[in-house]
Amino acid sequence: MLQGSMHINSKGHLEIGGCDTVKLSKQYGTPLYVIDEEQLRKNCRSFYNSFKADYPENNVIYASKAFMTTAICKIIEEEGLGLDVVSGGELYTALKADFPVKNIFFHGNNKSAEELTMALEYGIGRIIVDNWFELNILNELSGKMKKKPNIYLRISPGVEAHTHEYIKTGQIDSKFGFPLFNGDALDAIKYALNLENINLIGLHCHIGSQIFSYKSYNAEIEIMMNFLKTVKDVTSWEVEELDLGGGFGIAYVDEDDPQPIETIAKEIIKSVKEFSNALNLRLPGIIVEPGRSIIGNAGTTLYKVGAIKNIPNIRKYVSVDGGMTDNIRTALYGAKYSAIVANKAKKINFEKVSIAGKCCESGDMLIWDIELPQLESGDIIAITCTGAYNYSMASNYNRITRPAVVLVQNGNADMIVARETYDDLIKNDIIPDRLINKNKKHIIA
Ligand SMILES: Cc1ncc(COP(=O)(O)O)c(C=O)c1O
Ligand SMILES: N[C@@H](CCCC[NH3+])C(=O)O
Repeated sequence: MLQGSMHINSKGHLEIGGCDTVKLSKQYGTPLYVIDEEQLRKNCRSFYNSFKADYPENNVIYASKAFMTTAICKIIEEEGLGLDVVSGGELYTALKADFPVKNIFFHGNNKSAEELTMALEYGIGRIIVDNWFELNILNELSGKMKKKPNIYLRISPGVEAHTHEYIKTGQIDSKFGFPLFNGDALDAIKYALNLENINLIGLHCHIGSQIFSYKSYNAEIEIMMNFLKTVKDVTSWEVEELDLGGGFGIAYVDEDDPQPIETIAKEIIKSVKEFSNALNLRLPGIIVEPGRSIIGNAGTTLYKVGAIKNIPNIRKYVSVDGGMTDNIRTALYGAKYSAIVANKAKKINFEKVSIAGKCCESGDMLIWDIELPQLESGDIIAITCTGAYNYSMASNYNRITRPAVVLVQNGNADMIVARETYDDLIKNDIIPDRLINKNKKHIIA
């Protein structure tokens, strides 16, 4: 499945952003994450324009957990999006990239006092308070630091969405947010409105990820808007901002058929307006937090084929030089991916193979059962749609180094993350003195 700026050049090689991926693999080595800048910016603009049309405030917040580096923060800023962070590390990355602090939203179900202090110190835009514990320590810390942060409360609305389906009440059993069903959410709002050192301006909810249809969002909106009515009746308080979270799905394989963001946005905006009118509520600013749908289809991973094992009538395993360390989604969620043989992008001779990783783990698979042109050792496989939750979920299992990341556009490639080295792997290791034999020579200097 060709994505974004991909095309097949006269050599029959896959090109992304005007760069020959076979050349990229030689220049930067494999595995290699390739980010198509044009596609990334296009995705940002689709969201920006879809939601900007109706509301003046900065309201599309990129969920940086999907993929974050300092260079990506720069692009997100240039495209006018805000940034959602969920840890001190993500916040630090944003700050190091000089991301406008007012457009940073801080999520997470167990933010530490240190992380909250950091958020207060830099005056970030919104803190999304997840639970009673956080509400109390944030109020206390804000008082001590003489700050008054703008906050949302995260509500657990009782809707869980899986791609195009949703289940009401399915997510009551969740570690995130104040539950609606038992009155906790309403109690938390009453309590927060009386706290001196915080400024409650909105509510947040998030119903899942890889959602294909606006219908799931409509279920979320219906519940939240009815809740806003109850809140207004009981407290007279009305939200200024309603954050509906992220979760917008993308097509990893041909069968995936998500609705375009323009359609989903139109429906979301329409639905919030209709409920506001019908329930006589102030129209809230709508915030969304897309992650996967901003970066997912802008990413491709290049791998080199090594060992090939054919088990006649059973399966042909084609092993590549990466695996679950750079893409854990197949092993973790049974995720499905498409692939193109970068150096034989035009060839036919298709056969069914399974793409395996190099970790010492049978579940270390990237793609089960895919038809690809006949593969030989040395071929370059491009797995598409790896921009989201690949690099950000990468690990050093088996002490495998994390790949480099290059950003491509108009025939240029810029490295935005260097490949890890073996020295990176041991840089935090410490051998206690008592284990060092001073008379023994080092094998590696
Ligand atoms: C609170 C919150 N916001 C936004 C996102 C981004 O989700 P996605 O990448 O599916 O758009 C997530 C992840 O599911 C999330 O937990
Ligand atoms: N990490 C998940 C999605 C979780 C999103 C964060 N709440 C994925 O790879 O699909």
